[in-house]
Amino acid sequence: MTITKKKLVLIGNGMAGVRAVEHLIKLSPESYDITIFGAEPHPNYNRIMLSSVLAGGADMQEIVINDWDWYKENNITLHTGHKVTKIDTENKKVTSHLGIEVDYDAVIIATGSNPFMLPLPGADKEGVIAFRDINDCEIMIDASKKYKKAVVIGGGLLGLEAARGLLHLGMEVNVVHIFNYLMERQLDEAAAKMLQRELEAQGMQFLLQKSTASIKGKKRASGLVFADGTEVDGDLVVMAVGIKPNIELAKASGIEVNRGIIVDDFMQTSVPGIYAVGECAEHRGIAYGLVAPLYEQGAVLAKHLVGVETAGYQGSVTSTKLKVSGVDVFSAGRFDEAPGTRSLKIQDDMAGTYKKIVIQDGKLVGAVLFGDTSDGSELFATIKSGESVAGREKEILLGISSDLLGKSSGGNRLEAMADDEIICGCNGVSKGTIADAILNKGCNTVGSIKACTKASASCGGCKPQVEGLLHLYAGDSVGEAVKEGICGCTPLSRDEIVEEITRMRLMSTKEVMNVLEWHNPEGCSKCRPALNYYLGMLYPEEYVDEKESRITNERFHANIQKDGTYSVVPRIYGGVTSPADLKKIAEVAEKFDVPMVKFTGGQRLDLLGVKKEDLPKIWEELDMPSGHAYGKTLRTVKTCVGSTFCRFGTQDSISMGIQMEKAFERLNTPAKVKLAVSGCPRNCAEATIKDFGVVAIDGGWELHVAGNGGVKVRATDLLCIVKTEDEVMEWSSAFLQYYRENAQWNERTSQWVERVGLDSVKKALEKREDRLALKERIEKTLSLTTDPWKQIIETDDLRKNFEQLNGVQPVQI
Ligand SMILES: Cc1cc2nc3c(=O)[nH]c(=O)nc-3n(C[C@H](O)[C@H](O)[C@H](O)COP(=O)(O)OP(=O)(O)OC[C@H]3O[C@@H](n4cnc5c(N)ncnc54)[C@H](O)[C@@H]3O)c2cc1C
Ligand SMILES: NC(=O)c1ccc[n+]([C@@H]2O[C@H](COP(=O)([O-])OP(=O)(O)OC[C@H]3O[C@@H](n4cnc5c(N)ncnc54)[C@H](O)[C@@H]3O)[C@@H](O)[C@H]2O)c1
Ligand code: SF4
Ligand code: FES
Repeated sequence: MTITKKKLVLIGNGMAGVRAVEHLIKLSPESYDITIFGAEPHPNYNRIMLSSVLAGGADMQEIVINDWDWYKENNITLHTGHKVTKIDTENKKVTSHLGIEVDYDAVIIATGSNPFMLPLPGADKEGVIAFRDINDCEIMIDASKKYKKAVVIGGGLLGLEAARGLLHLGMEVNVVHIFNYLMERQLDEAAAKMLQRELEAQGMQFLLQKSTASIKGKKRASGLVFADGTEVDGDLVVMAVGIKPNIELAKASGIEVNRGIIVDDFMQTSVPGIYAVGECAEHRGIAYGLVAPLYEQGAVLAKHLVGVETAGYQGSVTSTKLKVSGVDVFSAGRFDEAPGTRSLKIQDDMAGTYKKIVIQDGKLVGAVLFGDTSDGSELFATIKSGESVAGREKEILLGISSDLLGKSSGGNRLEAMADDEIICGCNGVSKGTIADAILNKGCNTVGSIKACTKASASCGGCKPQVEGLLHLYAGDSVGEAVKEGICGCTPLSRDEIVEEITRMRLMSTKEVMNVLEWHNPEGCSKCRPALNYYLGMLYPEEYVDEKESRITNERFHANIQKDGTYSVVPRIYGGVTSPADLKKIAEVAEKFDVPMVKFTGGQRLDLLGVKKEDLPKIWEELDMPSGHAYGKTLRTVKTCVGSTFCRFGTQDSISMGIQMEKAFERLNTPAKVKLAVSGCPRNCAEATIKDFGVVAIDGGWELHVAGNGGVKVRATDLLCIVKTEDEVMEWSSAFLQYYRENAQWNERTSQWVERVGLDSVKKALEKREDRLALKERIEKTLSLTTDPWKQIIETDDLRKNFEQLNGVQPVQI
């Protein structure tokens, strides 16, 4: 007898909802046919980590929690970019704004929150944004490239994390706060003042007790005007003044709402079969704005939906940690000194630390830490346990951290903890899961535990406890464990891996992972492409490139744009084109309705907004080589006009550049590589911010290396001066091959040279015989490359494969 599965619809592809679905699948994978609608165009990602993306601590790829494959593997129908506009509770159907209609037996509403936007005159101007999603993050990164001054309204957790990110992006940042001290919802005045001093030392500026009256500027914001008549300038205004639960859909569907969607202990709304979790839900009068309680809600809901007994959700005590590097701030529970409470504090202005605990009825009910937050998770656990601390208050104030790490003779709380107690609130990881990773899965570093369980992957607040568990279960082998591998799947470094691959002649990524005992047998998005690169670099002739181990753009041979379309950049050697090629590009753009044709910074033409299915046809009609604008390869060789036309030119920069581009095109490199050639020291091709820059001087060429014009601008170092074009080719070949053979995957030349030192690179290249040997190796590799577009068009199987790939949703972020 076939059992018909019930239909579950999740509205909101965010952290809380998907987490509930993850639990549900683990408990009973066969119970429901699941459909998920997400208004954002991305798979489920870690919103928390947007602060780290902005501050340069993570990239967009790293913040994906469940990639597209996860949905497929779990037979989940996913509609991204679809906002649900209606729940027909009578006929049990939901409808998206793009007209998709799905029947349901149960619905989970997990629509999160909307940022609160102050209704100020001028709030609709360009440059006024919130900080909530990937799009906001991208707007900030873009703005930082064009504008200098930013103003953040709101000195809470979000505002300060946004401000730190903007500082990192090189902007001047003023934080406007309405209260007389920062983070008043999490800190007392003493801790807040210490925090302010620390942030000021990092370059942040504060305008406290300021009420914004309007946003000035014409079309774009140019600053704020305050109620007291004063003003501040800023071309970017970020509002971070709190959030409001997103209840519109529930309200319009006749579900009972207050501030949030009202739910009972099983996350059930007022309408049978409809549940709510996450920031949109209001439980016992509270709508939470942090992940830990939302994950607890998700676990309860999953159990309830599959009929596993649960006591229901009882509400949560929350803790927060500001994610600003160089500043340690922690707050938990009721930190204010309300009537009936007593507080104990220690403040050390020399050391810059502050600790306060709040006691009520003999129990710890709140804590604030500044400067040293290593006791945070232990204090939080004590608050949550509700245990009596009578008589131990001073001990807790003074010396709790040694107990935490299991180093003292006193009682070890970690040891006593139950296996199902949560250690990492951000990711809902229990003590038992971490213990299992250490004892049974060979994890012996915090990094490998992070990769295996996700514990400590977000705010990092639980790291001391994870370390404590490592000490507890891994004992003596932890000393060894301090060394971090290339990713959490292995404790081995890049050099050790390359050495072992060579020594044992390992020939595939699978073999490397097996023989070198990867913790995670499938590898991860960091190690798989890295191994693929190292193997290709070591065995250019024998190794067959593993397409599936490549990053998405490289698999599609085109850059994926934010709306899911692609960009096509044909190669234009040295930036020199012809009327015939220009006509061809124009005709193709017209024929395929390409919405935008744009000059790139690398002197070529970019066809933007190309549909996936048109890619092979466009490549075919263009009949030009791929510009490799998408890969970890040689990108462009930018040239100036040079001696052919320019009256200052001392050498023919164009032909030198074309010669280099023709020599190195299609070269796989650890990270993207950009070259430039200028015809005289005026350096119009900006060669001194390139990975390899050539600048003509009287009677020769200066060769510059390791420049970068991206987020972290770095001027090149002078490698040497040579006389002839042949010498330019010899040195550039040797430098690029030496970089290929020695850098870590995804390490730009600028980072690599900073790490290993210019002198070591110069030394490796100083002998001609070594340079010629490197040149021979790079030429061998280059002789084996083919143009990927041509290869796909001309090989039926590849074209077919490619067309099948078209059905696969790529990771867009
Ligand atoms: C920059 C930043 C840093 C943060 N840092 C921390 C931190 O360090 N620690 C912490 O605990 N919390 C942090 N938070 C808060 C945390 O991210 C949120 O509490 C959490 O993401 C809420 O999860 P959720 O699933 O309820 O909502 P969301 O993650 O917002 O997901 C809701 C999703 O539903 C979609 N949606 C809405 N309406 C519809 C509709 N009608 N149809 C389809 N889809 C819809 C939305 O587009 C969204 O993608 C941070 C938040 C931000 C913005
Ligand atoms: N590290 C973390 O845990 C973290 C980081 C970022 C965001 N979050 C969460 O995201 C949500 C949003 O964060 P948030 O900081 O926007 O919310 P919040 O409510 O915690 O703080 C908003 C701050 O803005 C101030 N404010 C209000 N009106 C103002 C005005 N007109 N001018 C100047 N200041 C004003 C308030 O005094 C308050 O301190 C919260 O739920 C927060 O917990 C958490
Ligand atoms: S770098 Fe020198 S040669 Fe090249 S365009 Fe500028 S001025 Fe002319
Ligand atoms: S508690 Fe935030 S990462 Fe673990």
